[in-house]
Amino acid sequence: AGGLAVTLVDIDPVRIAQIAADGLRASVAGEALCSHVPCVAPDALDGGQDLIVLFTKFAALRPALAQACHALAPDGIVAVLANGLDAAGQLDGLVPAERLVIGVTDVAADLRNGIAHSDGSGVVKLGMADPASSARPCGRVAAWLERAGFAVTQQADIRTAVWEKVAFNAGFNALATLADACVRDLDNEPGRRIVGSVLDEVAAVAKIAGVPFDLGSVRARVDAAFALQGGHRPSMAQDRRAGRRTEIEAINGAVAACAQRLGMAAPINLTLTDLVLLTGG
Ligand SMILES: NC(=O)C1=CN([C@@H]2O[C@H](COP(=O)(O)OP(=O)(O)OC[C@H]3O[C@@H](n4cnc5c(N)ncnc54)[C@H](OP(=O)(O)O)[C@@H]3O)[C@@H](O)[C@H]2O)C=CC1
Ligand SMILES: CC(C)(CO)C(=O)C(=O)O
Repeated sequence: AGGLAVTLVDIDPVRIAQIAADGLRASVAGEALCSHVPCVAPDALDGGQDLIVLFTKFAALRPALAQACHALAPDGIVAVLANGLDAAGQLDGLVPAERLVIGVTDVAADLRNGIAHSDGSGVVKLGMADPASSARPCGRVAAWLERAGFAVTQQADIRTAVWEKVAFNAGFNALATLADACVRDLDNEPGRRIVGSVLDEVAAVAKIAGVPFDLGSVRARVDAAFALQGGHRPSMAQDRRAGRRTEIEAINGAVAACAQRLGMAAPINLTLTDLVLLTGG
C-alpha cells in the first residue's frame, strides 16, 4: 500500500490462517490482486501503530478498538470508515476526539468465495470527530490513503458527509435486504420511489438536526450508483444473505431515533427498520 507498512487485524483464527497461506485476494476493476500482508489477532498487534483504521460493522466498532488500542502509538490516530450515524459516540472514552478521524466511503466491495471484488470507483471523505480540533490528524490519514491509491477529500464538517452517506444507505440497504436485491434490481419505478422517499425523509431530519445536507448531491450519487454499481449487493443485503445481524439500527433506525428525539416523525425509516428487524434483524 504505497510503501506503507500495513498489518491486518482479525478475530477469526481460520481467516488469519487463510490470509497467511493464500494472501489477501481481491479483484479491483477486473484486475486480480494478491497481497501478502501480515494478518494477526488484536493481542498480537505490535505497539507503536501510527494509525488504526476501523472497518468493521458499526456494532463491532467499540469492541474492535478496545481490543486493538493497546497497540496505538501515544500520538496515534484512529480512523473509522463504517456506515452509520455517530460512530464517534461508539468510541467514547477509548480515543480522544482530537485523534479520532471519521470517514465515509462509497467504494463498493463484495466478498465472494474469499475474494473482495470492487470496481475501484468511489471516494473516501474524512473529517475530525471534533471539528474544533486541529485538522492535522485528518490530513495525515488523507495523505496515507492517497499514497495507497484512494481518492480522498477532507471535510471541515464531517457530519454532512456522514448524514448524506446514511441517507444513501438508508435508501438502498434496507430495501435491498428486504428484496434480496442488487442495486440494479432496485432500478425501477417502485425501487426508485422508495429510495427517493427515504432520501427526502433523511434530509428533513438532518435539517431539523441542524446538519447542512445537500439533497441534490445525494440524489446524484444514487443515480451514479444505479449507473455504475448495478451489480453491487449493498453490504446490509450481503449480511442478510450470510445470516449476520444487519446495521439497520445504525442507519434507518438511527435516523428514526434522531427524529423522535427532535420531536418529529420519520415513518418511512421507522417502518423499514421494523421490517428488517421483523425479517431477521
Ligand atoms: N462492503 C461495502 O461495499 C461497504 C461497506 N461499508 C461499511 O463498512 C463497514 C464494514 O463493512 P464490510 O467490510 O462490508 O463488513 P464485513 O462484515 O465484510 O467486514 C468486517 C470484518 O470485521 C471483522 N471483525 C468483527 N469484529 C472485529 C474485531 N473486534 N476486530 C477485528 N475485526 C473484526 C468481521 O469478522 P466476522 O465476519 O467474523 O464478524 C468481518 O470480517 C460497515 O459499516 C459497512 O456498512 C461502507 C461502504 C461500502
Ligand atoms: C457500496 C455502498 C456505497 C452502496 O451500497 C455501501 O455503502 C454499502 O454497500 O453499504
